[in-house]
Amino acid sequence: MQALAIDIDGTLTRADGSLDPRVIDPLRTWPDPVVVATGKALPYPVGLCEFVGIPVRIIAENGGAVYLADDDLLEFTGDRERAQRVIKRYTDEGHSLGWGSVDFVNRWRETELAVNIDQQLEPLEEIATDEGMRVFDTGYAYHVTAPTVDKGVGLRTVGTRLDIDPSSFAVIGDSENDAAMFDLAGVSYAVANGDDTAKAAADHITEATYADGMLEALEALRE
Ligand SMILES: O=C(O)COP(=O)(O)O
Ligand SMILES: [Mg+2]
Repeated sequence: MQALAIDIDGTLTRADGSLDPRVIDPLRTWPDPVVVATGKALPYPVGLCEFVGIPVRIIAENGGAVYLADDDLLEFTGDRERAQRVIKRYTDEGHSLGWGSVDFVNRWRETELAVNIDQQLEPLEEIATDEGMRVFDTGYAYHVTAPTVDKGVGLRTVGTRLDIDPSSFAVIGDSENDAAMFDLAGVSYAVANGDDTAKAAADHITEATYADGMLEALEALRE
């Protein structure tokens, strides 16, 4: 079998965003390294790995943060200042990040910023482009991210440190922020609930959605 790089939201979860407990044992028993690759801020996937009971191997913030606990690697890239400039212009125009007064989505973010998908995307994209940044729509948030950063860049960093070529990874995900990993992977699966970009970039599209799709992909990888 192969090393895994696996997305969280939309892939390890149910449709309501909660973790599907059926993914826990398969991740714990997977015989090759498992890397959790997410747009979320670093503390979330660290907690996930610890509570699931797998080694803490993480690509977070869409590749802006890479953390391999056993290999003493914690690396940040991206451009937080430029992301902040985008958000300041966006809020100066009267828009909001959309997380309310306590913003735990961005509180521990080091390299980018995320806006609630219930906020206006078009003005955010216009400002981001003008500032030389890009916006990932993950279906869960709009991420203002440096164009030099994506989960594929993160996978290269992880692969170098673990001495596993990215083309030796199997990758499973659901959204446009996973496509750069799909392009590098040996084999890639978009779950059936995935967006058009993910489905176009993936080698395979599962029949099942969300965690059922992830479990289906793992079954196919075991064959
Ligand atoms: O945080 C998000 O917006 C999505 O996170 P994901 O990359 O784990 O799907
Ligand atoms: Mg996702």
